[in-house]
Amino acid sequence: MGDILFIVNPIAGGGKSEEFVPLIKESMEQSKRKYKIIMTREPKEAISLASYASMKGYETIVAVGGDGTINEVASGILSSGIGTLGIIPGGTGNDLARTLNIPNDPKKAIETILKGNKKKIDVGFANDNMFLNIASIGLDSEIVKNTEKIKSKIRGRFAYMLGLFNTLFKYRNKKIQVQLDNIIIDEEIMLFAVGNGKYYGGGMKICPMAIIEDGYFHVCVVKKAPKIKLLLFFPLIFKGIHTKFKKNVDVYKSREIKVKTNEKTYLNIDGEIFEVDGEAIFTIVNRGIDVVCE
Ligand SMILES: Nc1ncnc2c1ncn2[C@@H]1O[C@H](COP(=O)(O)OP(=O)(O)OP(=O)(O)O)[C@@H](O)[C@H]1O
Repeated sequence: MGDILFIVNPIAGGGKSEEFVPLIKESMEQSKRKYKIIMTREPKEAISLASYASMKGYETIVAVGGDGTINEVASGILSSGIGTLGIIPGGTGNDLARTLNIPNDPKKAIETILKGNKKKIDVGFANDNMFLNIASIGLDSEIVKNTEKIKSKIRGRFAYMLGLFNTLFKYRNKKIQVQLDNIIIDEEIMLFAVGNGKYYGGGMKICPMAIIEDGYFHVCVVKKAPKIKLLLFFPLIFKGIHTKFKKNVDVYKSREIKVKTNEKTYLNIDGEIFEVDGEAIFTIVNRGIDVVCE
């Protein structure tokens, strides 16, 4: 059995991940497996740490954090081409772990790592940026972008509420042209989500039909609608039943996706915001990375 490296993001989940360190040490000492724990010191460091570790021969590299940390560790593993991704959910949202049924309880998540059952999952790319969970354009990415700005002035949950209502009030629908494998969409949209995983935003089941190893993106398009209707609609997304409202929501599956917009817009990739000027291209690598799962 190979060595395990735990990469801990001490700020993920508001410090939750760091609190798991004593438990990880205790469980690993009992297991007699060889391991090491490293804390990240800055954003993106997990990429180089994971890449170095996989070249050094660590069999499993565990992201202890949220979806951002998982994305970085997976990028590092993919850049060197060897190694298995492990996950101990320690972030705020933990949405990829939810899709993969990885236990939220850290003790159980460590047991899962030690059992070592592996599964290959798909890897998505949006304009060359890797993602394992969801990429999206529209209302949600603008909420994330605006909340980032607000968070620099106001702390806590109030910042998120302010970000949500402020954006919803100002938001203008986006005109986009989308080319899927066998259909073209030309539409004013509220939201366009490309799912490898099912959930984002801390449990919103935006792409309920997504299967993380099927080689397809599952797309959810929320079409232009009155804002009051969207507010009523919002709770349905947590259950994934918004897709039943065919008048407002369309779903598709596709291996490749090209999105054109007439204006500069934001792309949300596993919770991180990028600017898109004109075009976003989404491609998928079927079963491109090994992950330790239940
Ligand atoms: N030592 C560090 N100091 C500051 N930021 C860090 C550090 N290490 C990693 N980061 C950054 O922290 C960000 C947030 O991490 P992550 O997404 O894992 O947690 P989260 O936002 O609490 O969880 P989730 O995405 O599941 O809601 C990432 O963008 C990552 O680059």
